[in-house]
Amino acid sequence: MPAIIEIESLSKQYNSGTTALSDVSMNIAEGEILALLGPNGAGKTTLISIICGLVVPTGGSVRVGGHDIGRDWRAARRLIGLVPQEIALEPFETVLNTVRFTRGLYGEAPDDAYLEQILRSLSLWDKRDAATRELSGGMKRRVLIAKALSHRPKVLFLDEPTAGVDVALRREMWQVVEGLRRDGVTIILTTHYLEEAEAMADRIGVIDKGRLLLVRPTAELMGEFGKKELTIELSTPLEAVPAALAGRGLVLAPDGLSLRYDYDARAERSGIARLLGDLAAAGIAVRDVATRQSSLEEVFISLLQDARTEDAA
Ligand SMILES: Nc1ncnc2c1ncn2[C@@H]1O[C@H](COP(=O)(O)OP(=O)(O)OP(=O)(O)O)[C@@H](O)[C@H]1O
Repeated sequence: MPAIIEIESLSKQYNSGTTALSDVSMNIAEGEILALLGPNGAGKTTLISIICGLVVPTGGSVRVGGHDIGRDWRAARRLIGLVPQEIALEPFETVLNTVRFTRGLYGEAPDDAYLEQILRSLSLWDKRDAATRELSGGMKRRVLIAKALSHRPKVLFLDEPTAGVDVALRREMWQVVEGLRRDGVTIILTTHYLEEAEAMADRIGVIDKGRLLLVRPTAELMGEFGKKELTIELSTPLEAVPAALAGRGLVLAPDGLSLRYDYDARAERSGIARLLGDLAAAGIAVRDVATRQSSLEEVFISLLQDARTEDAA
């Protein structure tokens, strides 16, 4: 797939002196869904804002569909739709008029057939004559998406599409994104949630303190960080891991009272049932078991450590 967005050595230092981005480079392929993951203040919104022409970079370049966002911003901007974090809608205007108005702002000729298609695909057609203030939070977010799609952009930016929404709405948003993917829209979304990035994205980019730590296919990244840890508490302490269980990757705690077993949470078979069976067969009594999955915090810490090690090398 050809790259629809090309980012080269992008930097941004705000007048306050804050370096929000430093030397970010990456390509985004047409039709791809990319999630930008990072803690508060990492630089995600700054990156999106630069690509959308809302913030001027202090260094580097961005091309959208081959158009430089500095020299040729009008052509670049036409290819982009942006769904902002904050919901800001004209409360007394109807859904259809709101979307019509946005299309007009882009200088596009009226095309109600296309707007009907968008509103239907976002399950908003039945609400087309409702004032936006009468809509639920989830519907309002979908109106923002309809507005962003009104001029047929090739690339859609979703800035924290599920910030502050409940679990049901979050899943609804995931389905909307899946529908847009089927229509071939390239999507770049920002999120704080590893789970959300995993559910929607083909690739995940991790940003921290303005630096792009990595961009990797989601399945690959989750395979590496989706590890789970099983702790098996024993009734009586062991001197060593029994020979019958050697080679299974079990680690005995220094006090001999628990065994740790790391496994891949995504694998079809975790091997836990067999392991517990083998422990019983070896005459080892188990008092309790507990599992935990690596959290986003740990993923970041481990990525940061890797990045620092590379810097030092
Ligand atoms: N207009 C601005 N002027 C000065 N500093 C800014 C401005 N906008 C953002 N920053 C700073 O730049 C850094 C990156 O902010 P940015 O909003 O891009 O992060 P983010 O990853 O989107 O964070 P969040 O997840 O909280 O939305 C932060 O330190 C922020 O305080």
